[in-house]
Amino acid sequence: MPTTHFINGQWIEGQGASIASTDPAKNHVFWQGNAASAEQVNDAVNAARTALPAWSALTVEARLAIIKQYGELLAANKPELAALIAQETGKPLWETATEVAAMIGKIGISEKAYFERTGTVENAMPVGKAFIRHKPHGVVAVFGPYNFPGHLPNGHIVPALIAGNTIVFKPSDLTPAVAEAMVKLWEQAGLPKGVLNLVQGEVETGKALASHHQLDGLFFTGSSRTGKILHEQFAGHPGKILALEMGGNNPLIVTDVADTKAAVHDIIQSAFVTSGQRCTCARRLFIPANAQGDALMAALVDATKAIQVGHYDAEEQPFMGAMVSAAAAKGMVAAQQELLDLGAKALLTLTHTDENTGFVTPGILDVTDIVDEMPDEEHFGPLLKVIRYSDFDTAIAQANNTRFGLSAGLLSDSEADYQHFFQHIRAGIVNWNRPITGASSAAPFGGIGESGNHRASAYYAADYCAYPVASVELDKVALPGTLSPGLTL
Ligand SMILES: NC(=O)c1ccc[n+]([C@@H]2O[C@H](COP(=O)([O-])OP(=O)(O)OC[C@H]3O[C@@H](n4cnc5c(N)ncnc54)[C@H](O)[C@@H]3O)[C@@H](O)[C@H]2O)c1
Ligand SMILES: O=CCC[C@H](NC(=O)CCC(=O)O)C(=O)O
Repeated sequence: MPTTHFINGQWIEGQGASIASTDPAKNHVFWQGNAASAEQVNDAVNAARTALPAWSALTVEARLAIIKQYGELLAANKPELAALIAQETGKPLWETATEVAAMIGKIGISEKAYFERTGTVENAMPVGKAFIRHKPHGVVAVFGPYNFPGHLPNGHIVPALIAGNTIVFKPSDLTPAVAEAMVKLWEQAGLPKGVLNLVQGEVETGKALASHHQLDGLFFTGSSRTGKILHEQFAGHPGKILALEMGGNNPLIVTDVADTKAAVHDIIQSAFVTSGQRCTCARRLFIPANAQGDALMAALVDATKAIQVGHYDAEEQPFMGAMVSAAAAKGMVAAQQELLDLGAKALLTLTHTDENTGFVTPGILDVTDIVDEMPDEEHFGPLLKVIRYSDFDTAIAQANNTRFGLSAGLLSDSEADYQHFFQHIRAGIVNWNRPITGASSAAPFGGIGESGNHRASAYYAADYCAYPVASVELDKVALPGTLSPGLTL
């Protein structure tokens, strides 16, 4: 039986249900194992607890030495890791190479963020000195999604380790092989036993970990549905830190643009990159109901029809690979049908081209007539909903008519339009004349509403990985110059 869990520095077999990973482009199982049982999850949390005092007592420089070694190993193994991410997610190799590059880049960025946001500050006082220092929370769980199985968990793990926390990592059950490869690199980098533990499995494993009473925190990237369950589970535990990065129903508004081709580029890059499986992808596109809007729509449909969809390892690389699974592709077809039944008009039909794989072609629906009845759901795939509008403020109001608030964008040659948009739009990422995907790790990353809980990740992940301690200090006990009234000593 394969040893797929890493607990207290040992690779061990799972004692739970059998699990597998399927290549969604080639439809074959290439990784198998058994889920971690609740008892094994408990062992992983205990291992992280035991490892905590020594790991957190190291100097940050000593922790960084190991973390940088992991960065070196990522760089040395970049082609292999990019190939594995492609095989497990269906994403083309050109894209998975950028994912590994982002993982490497995360280390320097997290180091800078640690010192800048959670470093030590010293201030002179009339008596003694005042200090602001930071301490790690303790044992934290990291939950990852499938769409960036390396980069997004890495974005919690790296800053959490720099700050001195120990970790139990539960990856998406759709991407166990990438998680295993990542943890093997951490092991090779010399991370002490118990500092990073890996438990694989489906929802039952996730539940056993999230409900473990010995956790000091949980850093989650995934769907809003799961994030809400975790939020309810953490209710009544104010001392535990919960960072939630969730989905979006992201709007992109176009006003007046001269360069139609550039606008089409930014729309496609926003809506269809990663086969629409990015939390920041544009889901709703607002286009003026005028002749310029008609021309833009025609160009968009033509360019979308021409998007190359293909195998992740094809010599001539496609723009879109397969979706993560045949089930995810079927889900997109069902979501499209639901909208068509409500009265949406298909401008380009999303098609599941092979029911045994995750391959779909991108789709565009005109939902102008059903804009008020549309479900406020994140359709996590390459399906763009277009709303034709006649008034900018109405478009902004409709764009804000969502329970989410992750990313939003404006394509417009008018700076005044952008200032108005920025003032009124509600989202954690607001872009102008740039795609709304491709957020920088050097900036805070997170959303409002049901997209997150105001604990932005990326550059601000440092903030949720450590708590501040305020101290006033004097090196000897000494009487103050003036005693409080009524005191005689
Ligand atoms: N905001 C962001 O930074 C961001 C980034 C990437 C993906 N996402 C979102 O993630 C979603 C896609 O990823 P996904 O489908 O893997 O998410 P998901 O919510 O299905 O799974 C995320 C993790 O939670 C675990 N899990 C699921 N149910 C659980 C439960 N009841 N208790 C405990 N753990 C549980 C899963 O096994 C997995 O490890 C999309 O909604 C996307 O928008 C958000
Ligand atoms: O799918 C969700 C992530 C999308 C991605 N965002 C980031 O990579 C944020 C930066 C970071 O976490 O370092 C995107 O915007 O494309």
